[in-house]
Amino acid sequence: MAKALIQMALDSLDFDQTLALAEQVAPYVDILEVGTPCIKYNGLEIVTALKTKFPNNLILVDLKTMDAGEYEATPFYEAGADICTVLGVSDKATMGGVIKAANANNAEAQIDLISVRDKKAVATEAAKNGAQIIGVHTGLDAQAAGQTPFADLQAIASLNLGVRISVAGGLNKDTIQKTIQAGATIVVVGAAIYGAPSPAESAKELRALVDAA
Ligand SMILES: O=C([C@H](O)CO)[C@H](O)[C@H](O)COP(=O)(O)O
Repeated sequence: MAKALIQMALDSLDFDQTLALAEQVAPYVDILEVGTPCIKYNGLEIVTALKTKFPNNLILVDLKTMDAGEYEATPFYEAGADICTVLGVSDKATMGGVIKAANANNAEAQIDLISVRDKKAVATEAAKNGAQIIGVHTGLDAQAAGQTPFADLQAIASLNLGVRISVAGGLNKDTIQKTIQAGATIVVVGAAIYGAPSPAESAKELRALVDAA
């Protein structure tokens, strides 16, 4: 089985701080995620900057697209995004548009199941329509209300859809291995790295845990 990938969520609004944090963690993570607040604040320029400075990392742009999928995602793929996200609550045509844009740029589309009611149905349909990654995601607001992504992960993993499963939602050193063992092939970490006294040390520790899982 291929090793799981680690994705670091860069959720700062500040352009320079985002690049500085990426510099610290890039050696230990596979994917650098431009988080939704960050991409809304900084736009295409930060994608270009990250792609140029970190050619050995994949770049995920967490667009959380809700409409005009192909139109919205295309410039981000053209700027160097390897993966863009589109909301699973969006229209089938919107998800299809992002998948089309991904394929046109030799890249990938991730369907984010945040706030989707029937997660199994949406994930099944998305995989059938060519999405490469399904994102099981407990957002920051839902985390604050005490929710976790683990039950949803179990439900999606049980479908054996043959696509990669990304999991986000407050993962840390105590939960990352069990997340992989439950079926995640991409583990997303934000606060547990950027909120640590040393983000580089935290990322290094998580890398070791993921490699040993
Ligand atoms: O995607 C995220 C959130 O919805 C804000 O856009 C976070 O980046 C994601 O949840 C990972 O961060 P942590 O939950 O802090 O690990």
